Amino acid sequence: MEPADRETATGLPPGIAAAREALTPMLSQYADLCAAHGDALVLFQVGDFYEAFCEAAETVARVCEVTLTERSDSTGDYPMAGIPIDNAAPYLESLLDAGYRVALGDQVEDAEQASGLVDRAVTEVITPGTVVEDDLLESGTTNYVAAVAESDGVVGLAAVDVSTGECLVTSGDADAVAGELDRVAPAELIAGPAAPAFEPSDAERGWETHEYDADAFDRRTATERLEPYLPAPERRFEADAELRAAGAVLAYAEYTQGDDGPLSYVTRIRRYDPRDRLRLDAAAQRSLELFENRGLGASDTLFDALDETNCALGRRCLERWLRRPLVDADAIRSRHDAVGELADRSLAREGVADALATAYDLERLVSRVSRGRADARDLRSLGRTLAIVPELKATLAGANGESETEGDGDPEYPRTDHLGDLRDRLDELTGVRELIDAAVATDPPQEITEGGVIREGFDDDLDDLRATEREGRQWVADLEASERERTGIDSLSVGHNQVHGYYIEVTDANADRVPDDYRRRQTLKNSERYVTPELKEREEAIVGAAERADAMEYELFVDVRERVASETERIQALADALAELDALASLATVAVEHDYVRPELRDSSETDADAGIAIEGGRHPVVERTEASFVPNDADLPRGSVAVITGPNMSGKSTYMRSVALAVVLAQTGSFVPAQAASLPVFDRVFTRVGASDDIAGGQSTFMREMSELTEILHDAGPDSLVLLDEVGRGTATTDGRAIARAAAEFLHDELGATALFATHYHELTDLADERERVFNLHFTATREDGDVTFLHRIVPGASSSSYGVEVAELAGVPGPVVDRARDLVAEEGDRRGESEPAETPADDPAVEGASSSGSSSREPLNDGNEGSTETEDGTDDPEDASLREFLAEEASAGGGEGGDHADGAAAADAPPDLIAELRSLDLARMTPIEALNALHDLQSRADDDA
Ligand SMILES: Nc1ncnc2c1ncn2[C@@H]1O[C@H](COP(=O)(O)OP(=O)(O)OP(=O)(O)O)[C@@H](O)[C@H]1O
Repeated sequence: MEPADRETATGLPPGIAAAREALTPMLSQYADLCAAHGDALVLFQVGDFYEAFCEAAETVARVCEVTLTERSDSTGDYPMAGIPIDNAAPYLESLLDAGYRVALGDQVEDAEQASGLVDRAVTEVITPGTVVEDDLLESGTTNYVAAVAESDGVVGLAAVDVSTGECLVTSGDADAVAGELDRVAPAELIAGPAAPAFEPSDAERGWETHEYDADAFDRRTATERLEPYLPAPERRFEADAELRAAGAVLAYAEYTQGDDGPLSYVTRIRRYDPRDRLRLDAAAQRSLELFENRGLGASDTLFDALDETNCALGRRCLERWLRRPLVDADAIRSRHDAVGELADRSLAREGVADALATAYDLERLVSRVSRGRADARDLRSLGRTLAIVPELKATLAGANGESETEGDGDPEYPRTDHLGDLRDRLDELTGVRELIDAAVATDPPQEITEGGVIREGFDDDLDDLRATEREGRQWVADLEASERERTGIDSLSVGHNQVHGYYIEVTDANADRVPDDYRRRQTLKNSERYVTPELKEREEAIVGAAERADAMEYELFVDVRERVASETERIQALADALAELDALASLATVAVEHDYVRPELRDSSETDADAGIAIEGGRHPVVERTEASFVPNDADLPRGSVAVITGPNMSGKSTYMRSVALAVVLAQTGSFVPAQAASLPVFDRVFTRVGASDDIAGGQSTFMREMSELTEILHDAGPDSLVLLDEVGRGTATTDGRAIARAAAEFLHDELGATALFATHYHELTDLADERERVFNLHFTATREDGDVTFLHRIVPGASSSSYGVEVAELAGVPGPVVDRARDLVAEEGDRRGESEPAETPADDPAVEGASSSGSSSREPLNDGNEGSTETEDGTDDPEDASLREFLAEEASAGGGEGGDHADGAAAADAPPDLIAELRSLDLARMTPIEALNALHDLQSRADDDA
């Protein structure tokens, strides 16, 4: 959108400003609302439409694709465009998408009752972060507006979801808050005067930022703003910056809800410390594909894999949990207990799922009730949701056939404290449910002003009025028969129309038989319409009763709504409990359906070598669902160890590393993990750095970005961190990249003591295992059968060959002379570096007995290869291992290390010098197999041509 466009469409349109003195009262009212909402495009209610005028109208017409018309009055002609109020959502969405904030200038008094100009006021400013309309919100998602403020060197962050009333407050240094912002992922950010600028920019991270009234961030103003929400606010926050951010975000939220005072449904202002949760910043969320899949076109994420929730409440809760996994071991175990119980009790799990599938979004409903926006259908939905609570409690207590009672009759279920507490928190809110049941009609209309919303029997006066109305209508219905009888006119009929009300119609042929008390009301072509004094009287009684009943219903409804609103906090607490139950049931369902195991949790206080990661048969929760034969792998990583992982492209390095990190994230979320067995420490942070080219899908493929992420890791990682480094240094020249990768690995090991997985194509890094106590090598390899290359996807101990690229090229069918020459070149390169030890070839890959392949029982840290035996010695009968052994043996005889006997060496030596020079210049470490293959193919064709 052009900035100029934004300026003329928001606030007071210039065309209106120019005519301001002469405007009619109505346009003058429009101008006032525009002037008071300088940052928004004002939509002005005129009857059934929201209208905009002049430049604002042009924008509305263009963005919403509606016709631009004109309003002409005695003061001039004004361009005008309108959208129907009944179906405003898609148009409002277009305006929001185009970057506008929209202020709704509604008629706030009944047009029929108004004497003169109808009063209008802005009842809501719709912004990306403060939308409350269901039509504009995705179901089951959170939608936050956040504010950041800085004070005394501390950055405060507050975020509120105006549709549910949830409010979060925290603080930290700029980096910590930037990380938190990534987790909160607000739709909109408002910044105070001293707020820090974040890198990367907010626009890149996907939210809109704008500066907001500096006064709202002032300490005193913020304190006053917060007082209705929580007593003594200045004592409730850890930092001044938190108070300022919280005050400002609520000021903004109130402003967008029509500036009508405190938002009574914001009852849960939760202060938290980022350190109380597993920290996952944007890079980690992205590369672990928790909520977004970076693969083009793919949509599978960890969240998708875990989401078996049955209602919007549970979905939001699961998302919150996954964005902020726990770090408290007892809290994590408690969730595992509950998931375990639900996983064991299939009847209870299914019962819970069935009941929750009928639950409405209680959080959004109650906030609408409390804002006075809920209609009768909303209250019915609320009532229906409350009705499932007794059923859920019974289900948890094992009522559907699984219940057994012990000696004194105490129910055996739930077995775990966690589910027991949850069941106790399921507040039946009987009073509210009975009130809604008794008061609100079963199938009410959407409008609440036109009757039909209050149930018969709820209010005697209303019932009397409705009875009067009914009797009157019945009398009219009977009138036709009685009048026919009285007059003897068989064709006499009784009817009703909007203009004349009830009438008796008699054809002209019978005009002479019309009784004296008939008064003529309307003459038609072949008939006359009459009324009688009694009919008139009855009509007035009917209309009067109906109008009074409608008005009374409205009043009764508003009163019921307010009574429900007075229980907002209890309903929100119930919503929380339902949400948690749904999220737990979802985790249990996934655990059962996908064969996850409960992880054993090691306390962070344990510092012995055992307190590391020990996973048996671990799988990647997303890849295993798409890969027909996923190969499980073990992971044994003592705390503070660095695993250097080598292997060809596409062999499974990234998938393996992510599986390990995802197991940690899942476990700390409260989920079981995809493995045969898992024992895990509690981490406080997970860092990831993936290779530059892997980030292209995210549009962030600069070496600079790679280095700044690495910087963050090397600054912040510690003994309780899990670090994933995938091909660090690949974004620059080989020598520099290799140096950076090695230095980073050394620093992680020596200085930081972090547990790290380090995938690399820089084979030299495997030497670190000789030099560092807690560095060890793992690798992936491939096998071939009848010339077909197969990646085993199985991790094995030791380092892989630096010549794997060439091996893969050979296995892929590149002709012998070229492959052998390439192998020579690699060996020469090794000579030059003085590193062409036999250990570099696959044949010398080490293994430790009972190595880390699936099903292994060994939990020893894996040694570096130099003193290890080969895989041929591991003594297993695993056929895959056997084929691996064959492959390795074959490679050994073909590639043989320094001075190896190359059958086709002569042919390669005969190659023209320019081809050799070109071959030499290939940067194998930075090439993909396809690139290598193409280059080799090219060289080969030219060699053939030369021959
Ligand atoms: N354990 C496994 N079982 C079955 N298939 C797997 C396994 N691990 C990975 N794969 C498959 O292999 C493909 C490549 O895996 P991955 O991206 O992890 O390889 P990589 O070694 O990291 O490759 P590169 O070095 O090119 O980044 C995956 O897309 C997946 O389909």
